[in-house]
Amino acid sequence: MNQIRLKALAKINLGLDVIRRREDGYHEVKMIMQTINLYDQIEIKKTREAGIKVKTNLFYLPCNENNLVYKAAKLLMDEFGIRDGVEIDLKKRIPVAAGMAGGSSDAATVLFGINKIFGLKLSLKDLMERGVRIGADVPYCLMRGTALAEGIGEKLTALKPMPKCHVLIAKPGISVSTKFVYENLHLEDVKSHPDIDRIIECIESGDLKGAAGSMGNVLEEVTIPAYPVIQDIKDAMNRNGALGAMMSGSGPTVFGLFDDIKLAKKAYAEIKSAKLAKQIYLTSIYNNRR
Ligand SMILES: C[C@](O)(CO)[C@H](O)COP(=O)(O)OP(=O)(O)OC[C@H]1O[C@@H](n2ccc(N)nc2=O)[C@H](O)[C@@H]1O
Ligand SMILES: Nc1ncnc2c1ncn2[C@@H]1O[C@H](COP(=O)(O)OP(=O)(O)OP(=O)(O)O)[C@@H](O)[C@H]1O
Repeated sequence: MNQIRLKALAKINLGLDVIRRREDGYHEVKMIMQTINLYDQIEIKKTREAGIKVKTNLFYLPCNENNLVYKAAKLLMDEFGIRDGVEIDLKKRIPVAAGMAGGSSDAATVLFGINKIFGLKLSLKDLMERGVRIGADVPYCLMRGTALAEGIGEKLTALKPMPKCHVLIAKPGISVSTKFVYENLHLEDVKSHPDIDRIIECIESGDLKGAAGSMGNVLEEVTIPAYPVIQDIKDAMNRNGALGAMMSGSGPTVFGLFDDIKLAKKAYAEIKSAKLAKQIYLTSIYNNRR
């Protein structure tokens, strides 16, 4: 096999709780992860010439070792002493620095693709163990579907698939650094923690309304005061009949879950005409595992 084309899918967090800060600055979390049908397209080609070349449609993304696709390719190519080179073409659609694991999913996809085209025969578990060195969300992006994530996000338990629904994604025209948000989280001041076990119960019993109504994300307490437009977008979704609307990850993207496509389209139109978001997508839940 000389080349491969793959989709790198985005995630949302249906619940995100932070349990404690660790000595190394990372945080222990308890989150419900969900893959959605919004993706970057990645093409990987083997080349005779050694080295890793990265091309992307977004001029402001790095094409050197600072791109997570480069890091992922290098990690496996160094370990296995691969002498050929690769060309990676990355077409981004997932909003960047948005809380949707765009970079992590790209890295996961490249680990998966390099393993395939060079016949390295690594298992998904092997890839996950390597992936966490690139980012806490990478192991989950390898797994996909509905999952409970603990530890720093790498301890994964597969859950029953989240019931299907429409997912409205709206990212305001600001970028938020994940590091900034975790650093500014003061756990002692957190007003309310989401009930992650309750969300799991609802998902396991196929109760979409219950799951959507129980969603919560402690990181909102850092990101929303810094960027109040996030609350404006949540309000617009809720006014238009969302079963639940919440910030994904460290933000600033907001997603809303809808069982009625007409209401989702109405929310879309209102957010667009009020110019609350720079990127808006109407998409759906994705439940296939790798
Ligand atoms: C916010 C989430 O996206 C929710 O899924 C993740 O927790 C973040 O995952 P990620 O972006 O893959 O995280 P990394 O790239 O490993 O780390 C970025 C920064 O976030 C902070 N970080 C990340 C994960 C975690 N469990 N605790 C942390 O404190 C660290 O300061 C780190 O410097
Ligand atoms: N392939 C990539 N795609 C997007 N960003 C990348 C990539 N490689 C490196 N980066 C850098 O990483 C930063 C954050 O990227 P990303 O889009 O993954 O954040 P995120 O959506 O907040 O991720 P998470 O939900 O995991 O916190 C960007 O500012 C960008 O410069």
